[in-house]
Amino acid sequence: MDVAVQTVNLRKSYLGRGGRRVAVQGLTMTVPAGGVHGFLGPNGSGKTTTIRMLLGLIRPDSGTAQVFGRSVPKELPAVIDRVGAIVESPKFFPAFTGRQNLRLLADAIGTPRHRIDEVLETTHLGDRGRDRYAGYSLGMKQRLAIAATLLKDPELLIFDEPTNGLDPAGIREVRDTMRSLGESGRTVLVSSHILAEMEQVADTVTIIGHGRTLAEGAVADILGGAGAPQVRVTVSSPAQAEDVLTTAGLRVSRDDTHLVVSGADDPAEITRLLAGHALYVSELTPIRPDLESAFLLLTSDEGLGSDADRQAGGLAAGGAA
Ligand SMILES: Nc1ncnc2c1ncn2[C@@H]1O[C@H](COP(=O)(O)OP(=O)(O)OP(=O)(O)O)[C@@H](O)[C@H]1O
Repeated sequence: MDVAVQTVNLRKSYLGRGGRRVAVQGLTMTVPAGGVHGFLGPNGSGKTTTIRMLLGLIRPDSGTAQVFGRSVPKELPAVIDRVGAIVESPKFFPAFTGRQNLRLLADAIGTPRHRIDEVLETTHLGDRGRDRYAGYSLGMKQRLAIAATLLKDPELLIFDEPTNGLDPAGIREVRDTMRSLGESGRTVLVSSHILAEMEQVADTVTIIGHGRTLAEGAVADILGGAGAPQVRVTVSSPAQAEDVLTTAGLRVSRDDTHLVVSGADDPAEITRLLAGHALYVSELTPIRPDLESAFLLLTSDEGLGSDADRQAGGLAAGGAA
């Protein structure tokens, strides 16, 4: 496997009023080259700090980080042209069109102007490039920021919470853009605290909590480890059905209207068992494990972000941040 980004035991602390505070403690992460890699964790878990270390903006206390096999920050100049990043909201001129803003940037970094049309197309802004930036929706503004990072045609894109503050339509636009960038063979490393969002876009993920790696790998494998499959069952006599299924060795929880059954390899087994006792199922729905349940399982013994961040909201399961 080709590796785009690798960190081993990365650690970073900040000196604050209350003394030294560890933001990232022993973070080990492997980002395969090609595709979208979600970097997931609640607010305050150390995502931005890690990304800033990868980009040479701050120095780690200890541990190592490599981008395309080169040590960061020491050898970053050798690979920085292959990397594009959005860490904070980039500044554009509101009175200029999207295209004019990109032209300024292209000239500043010596990129040929034909790239402007290409990056506008890639970010689906082709027909809006001649509109003023001030009139763009938040999603379009974020896509213009992505377009700007693409000007120099980087192989690795690093986006820190690119959908923060966007409405659902904006989130979808940015997500689709990341997906197509990943499919084009680039590596997209994207941080998020919104699990549902990453589930739809990421090929692989690293999940962190409290500055530490909790899980890493293909999304499908992480979901596969998120506990036994469950099935929601609606049946005429839930109490009786619960007895039958529990006696058969299945784990059952019950609320007013339905049962949640774990441990059945084949959902048809549930129908068969109940029908054998003249109990007829009106609904049988597999409950798909999602990244949120995987995360909750991983963090059940852990705090999430910092205490203050936890009070402020922590991890979101879905929707706009
Ligand atoms: N410059 C700084 N000085 C002091 N503490 C900091 C600094 N930057 C971050 N921290 C602290 O380090 C911890 C990790 O913060 P970081 O911003 O890396 O997390 P994050 O996962 O990106 O969170 P968010 O999703 O809220 O951006 C937090 O407790 C934060 O308050």
